[in-house]
Amino acid sequence: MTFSTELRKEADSIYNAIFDHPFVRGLAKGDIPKGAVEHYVKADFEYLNAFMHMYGLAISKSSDRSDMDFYKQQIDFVLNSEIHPHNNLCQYIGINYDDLQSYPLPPSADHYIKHMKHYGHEGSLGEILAAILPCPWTYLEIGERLIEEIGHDEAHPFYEWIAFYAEEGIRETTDDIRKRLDDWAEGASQREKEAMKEAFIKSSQLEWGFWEMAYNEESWELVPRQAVTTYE
Ligand SMILES: Cc1ncc(CN)c(N)n1
Repeated sequence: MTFSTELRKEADSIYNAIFDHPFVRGLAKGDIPKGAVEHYVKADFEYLNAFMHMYGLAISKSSDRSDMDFYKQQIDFVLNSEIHPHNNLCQYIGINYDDLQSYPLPPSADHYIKHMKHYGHEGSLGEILAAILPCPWTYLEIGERLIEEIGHDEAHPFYEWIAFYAEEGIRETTDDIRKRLDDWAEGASQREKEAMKEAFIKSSQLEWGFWEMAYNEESWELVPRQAVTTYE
């Protein structure tokens, strides 16, 4: 079994929790509270900026030009293509995409990007690959499942979003990052493999946390504690 297959198996319960998450189920049903969608787009715009920084950090740790070219192409993809699913969500809520940019990240999303950047600055290229892989992999699997569920129904309000992530290009990117991770793991020590596994599992969990953050419209505002029941 390849290292990435082993990691995916280990994270299976987290992936299943993502597929069952009410935001993801809402994408399938074509019905999500609009505030949650707005919250998602605001945070995801910033998340994808951080994700491009991760590719930049991967370039800084690469010595092979074809590797540098791969990460450069991924930046280009996020900049110029991954705006389409955001535009689909903006159409659904009737808000201009430009009005949802440059907002501070809510706590869970902030934690996710800082978790990735920790590996970006302190980790090896293998740890960077492990930390970024759940991003394309979870969305690919969501896309593939949802397109099966809704079929090629272009009238579905989230058809563009779903079709985008179910596309062959997303599988190619995921497989490419998996291959790079598997190659790296072959020469890695047990200790480094443990660090890669931790990076992957935590990123998978933080993917779930991102959906939860959006659905609950999580913010930094302090919520007063509920009155505590006292017993005599
Ligand atoms: C949080 C998150 N994770 C993954 C993806 C898919 N690139 C995304 N847009 N946002």
